[in-house]
Amino acid sequence: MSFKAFIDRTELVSPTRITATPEPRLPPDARNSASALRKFGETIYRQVWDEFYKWEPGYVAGILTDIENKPVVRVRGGARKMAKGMVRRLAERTPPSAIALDSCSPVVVITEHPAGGGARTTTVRPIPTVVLDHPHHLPPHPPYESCPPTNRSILVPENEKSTAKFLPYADDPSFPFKSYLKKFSHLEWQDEFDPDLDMIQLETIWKLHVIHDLSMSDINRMHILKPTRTSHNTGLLWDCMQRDLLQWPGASQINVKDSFLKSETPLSDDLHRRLTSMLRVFCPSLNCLGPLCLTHVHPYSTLIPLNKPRLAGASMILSEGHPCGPDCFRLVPDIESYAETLPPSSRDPSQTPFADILHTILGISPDLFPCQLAVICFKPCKELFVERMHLFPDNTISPLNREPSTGASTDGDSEGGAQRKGAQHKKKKKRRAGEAFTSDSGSFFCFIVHSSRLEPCAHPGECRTSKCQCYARQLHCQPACRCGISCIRQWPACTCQQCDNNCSCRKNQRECVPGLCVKCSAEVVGSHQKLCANTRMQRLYIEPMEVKIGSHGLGAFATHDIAPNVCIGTYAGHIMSNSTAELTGQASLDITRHNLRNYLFEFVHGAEIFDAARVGNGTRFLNHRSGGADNIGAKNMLVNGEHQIGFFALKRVKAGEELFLDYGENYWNEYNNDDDETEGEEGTQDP
Ligand SMILES: C[S@@+](CC[C@H](N)C(=O)[O-])C[C@H]1O[C@@H](n2cnc3c(N)ncnc32)[C@H](O)[C@@H]1O
Repeated sequence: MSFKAFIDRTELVSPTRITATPEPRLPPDARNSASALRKFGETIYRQVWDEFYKWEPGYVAGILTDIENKPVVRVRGGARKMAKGMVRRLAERTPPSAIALDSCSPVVVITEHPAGGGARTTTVRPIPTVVLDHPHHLPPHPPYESCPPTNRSILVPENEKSTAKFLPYADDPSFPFKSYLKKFSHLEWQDEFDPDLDMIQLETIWKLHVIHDLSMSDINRMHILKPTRTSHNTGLLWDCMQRDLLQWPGASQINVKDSFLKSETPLSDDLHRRLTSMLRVFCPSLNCLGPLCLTHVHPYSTLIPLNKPRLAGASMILSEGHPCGPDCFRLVPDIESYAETLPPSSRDPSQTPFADILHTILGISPDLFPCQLAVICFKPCKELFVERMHLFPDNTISPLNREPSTGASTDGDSEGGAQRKGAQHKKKKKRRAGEAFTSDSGSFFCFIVHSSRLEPCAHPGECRTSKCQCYARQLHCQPACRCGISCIRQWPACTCQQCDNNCSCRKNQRECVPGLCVKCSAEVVGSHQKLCANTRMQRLYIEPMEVKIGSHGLGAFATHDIAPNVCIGTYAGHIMSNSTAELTGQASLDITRHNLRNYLFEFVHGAEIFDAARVGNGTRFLNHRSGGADNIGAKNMLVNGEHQIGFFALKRVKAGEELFLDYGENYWNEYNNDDDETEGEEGTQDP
């Protein structure tokens, strides 16, 4: 055992803190002038730069001296002699039949360094040679790709499409590396990357943002540093979050690694920007409640738009609905007299933080009902109603903006909205459960949709005009659309209590929608028995399966009986969309043709490819059989606004049976896999 085999860059060799130079002050008018702002940024950048390079040479010299004084392994003649002697002594104690100790005998030398310093001890142990009687009974393990498990697919960003990350099979001359590299325009290892520079820039950003109160967009406007964030997973802040930072004592604030790196925190008193920045972090798909998800495209949105009210206060009072409690605004007989009892100061945003919160919320969502506002603001709704009336007096609500009938919310979740829409429903042909506008669920064999992710719509007004992208594309609205689940374009919920093959959602290759499919309790969490069977994919459920040597290399085997039609899981891997798939998919084919193992799953012909070569779950081990010998089928399912490939049992599968999928003809033709698809005998091994 030898220590210090590598240099730990996080180790503090010289913890001396450099005394910081006095901080320059931001000139009062600098925020309004691009050149003044840039000049100030350059001053801070220069200051940080100088501080860093005052410290860095000493730090590096410290490491070099450390290496020189404490070499990793020093083999001296004396130690070698001692080791030989120990081997001899050990051999004397061991029966010669077990160990043939000649000059070729393998030994392991263990050097122990006591933690508190002091003399090292060296032990030499022989490695016994075991002779196997029947080596031909132990065939080599079939080749396989190491693969970190994932239950969610990872979207390969557009900007990665033409970048080769590394050279696969670099030590194998038979790999066509020239043709492989030609498929990329950029080689990642040729990028100049200086972690010191990132450190300096990060510290500069920290100072500009935290000490001088400049926003990230102000910092980016200077154009002197790398962009702080260009998408949810690109930019300097993201890059720095992905690695351990150098422990530079001059930048101790950065070492705290707090929310500064994790999100672009806007100024604390700017609630509107803070809400926007929070929204950016969370995924727009309701299927995905984790921050910074890797599956969905994050629109790197600008500020949340501010909206005009469409609903007069009088309409709110007249709208149908139950009072939210004894203090509800609906129960106040004379609202004007009540308003006079309230202190005027609570209306001034510069006086109270509460007024600021209320004004920001009403700016974004002006027609939110007072009863809903009460939940957010912890105030009685009648008080909030009065505040809203002051902010948007009825005579200022333009008739053009106004809702045609009684009050309605643009958010689609108010009681008023539900009532009005109910009236409009009558004029429309009533849709039955499961009756689709168009076949937006697509199908695995009919290539209808061209992207696995349907973007949620977000626009003022109802989803009845081409302003709504769902309307324009003749698709149903998704649970994540801003119109809410009572929108007319939402998928009509199923009416079954236990979803089987007759479930209208399942028939249309959709999973049930929590909150919409109420009869089957799609939203229920907890006890396994009660869970809706048509929500397995959104719950990231994977049927337990054993991966072991199968009919062709490794295969997946059932660990217990599986009933017909049961969903056994979802295909997960890297998703390469459109043009990304074209190039990266072609490059993946070079690897596939070389190792004869193809993990590409085409979602829509020529549009999207799932590649489980480097990340995936047990379903990547499903081997191919066709003509009725397959027991698993693939279906393109719409799962909370996202198309996913689900696997379902085609027949009863017994515990211990290998799971087989029919890959389809294209798989073998297109990828020109040399192996034929003749069904091998179970248990036989693919060469
Ligand atoms: C999705 S992977 C299946 C898992 C793979 N057996 C492994 O060891 O990782 C697909 C690859 O398995 C092999 N394979 C699967 N079914 C096969 C079949 N019926 N005939 C020949 N090879 C097959 C081929 O190498 C194919 O490219």
